[in-house]
Amino acid sequence: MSCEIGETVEVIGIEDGMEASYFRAQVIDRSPGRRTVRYQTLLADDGSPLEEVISVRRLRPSPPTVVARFHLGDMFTLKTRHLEINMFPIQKHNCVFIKSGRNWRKEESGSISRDRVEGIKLSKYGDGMAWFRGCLIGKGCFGRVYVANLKKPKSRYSSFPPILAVKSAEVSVSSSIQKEKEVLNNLRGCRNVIRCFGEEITTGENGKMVYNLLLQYGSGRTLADLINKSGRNGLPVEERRRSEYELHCWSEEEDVSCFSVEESDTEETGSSNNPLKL
Ligand SMILES: Nc1ncnc2c1ncn2[C@@H]1O[C@H](COP(=O)(O)OP(=O)(O)OP(=O)(O)O)[C@@H](O)[C@H]1O
Repeated sequence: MSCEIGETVEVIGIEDGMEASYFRAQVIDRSPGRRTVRYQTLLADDGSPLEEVISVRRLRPSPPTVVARFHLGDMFTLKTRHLEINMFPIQKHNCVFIKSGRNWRKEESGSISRDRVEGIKLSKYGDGMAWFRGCLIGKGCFGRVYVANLKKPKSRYSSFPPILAVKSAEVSVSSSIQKEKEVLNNLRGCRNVIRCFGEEITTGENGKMVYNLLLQYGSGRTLADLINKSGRNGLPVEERRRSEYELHCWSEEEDVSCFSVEESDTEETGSSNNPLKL
């Protein structure tokens, strides 16, 4: 592809958490094998559109303008090289949330998330100063957990990773997750415990104040998920030892008998260095 100056292209992200995400940009300069691009949706630290010099290998042509008109409730399938997703627009909005593996990313497009209910809940608790609230990933007894993407994922001054998990509850019922923050702060530095990046108050759609706990996104899934997935034999031995160790970090008294499977030479599956959400 030639990528002439003035052409609109899409640039694939390569940083952690941005892989396989494409960002629309305009070519503003060219040199052999490289192009200077100005992004349409990524901002530099001073708020101006981010400009970057990149290899032409990270570029692809911008998709043609969609001529079909989608109406609220219409189902359509979005296909890319790596995934295929059923989506339907739920409101007139210029963002779309695309699920890639377990992560969601937000893109300009004219429609929104595959799941109506999750999509509607997006706005309920509001966005943070530095992050957009994404889709609901889980509910506990004390709050709802959302994936969140940074507004300026390329900022060198950000103290957050590009993707966060944000646990939220209205301030009036947030004492438990505020307590959780204290516990996580005390455990700061433990390699296998989800990191807490702080707290933030946002304003919900009805003006209610919402307390948010900013957490490391646990791509390792929950222990319950791993146990269910491992079937009759329970967790593989190595995974079990790791989990027992992590649980004992929380409480020496904790009953970890659910992991007491017979030692076996079952091949290790699903083991990862990703932190587990306990
Ligand atoms: N940091 C995280 N990263 C990824 N997913 C998370 C994270 N925290 C929570 N989740 C998801 O959200 C769900 C709800 O989490 P939450 O911590 O609110 O409750 P819980 O631990 O499941 O139960 P409880 O309310 O009893 O503590 C989890 O089951 C998990 O699927």
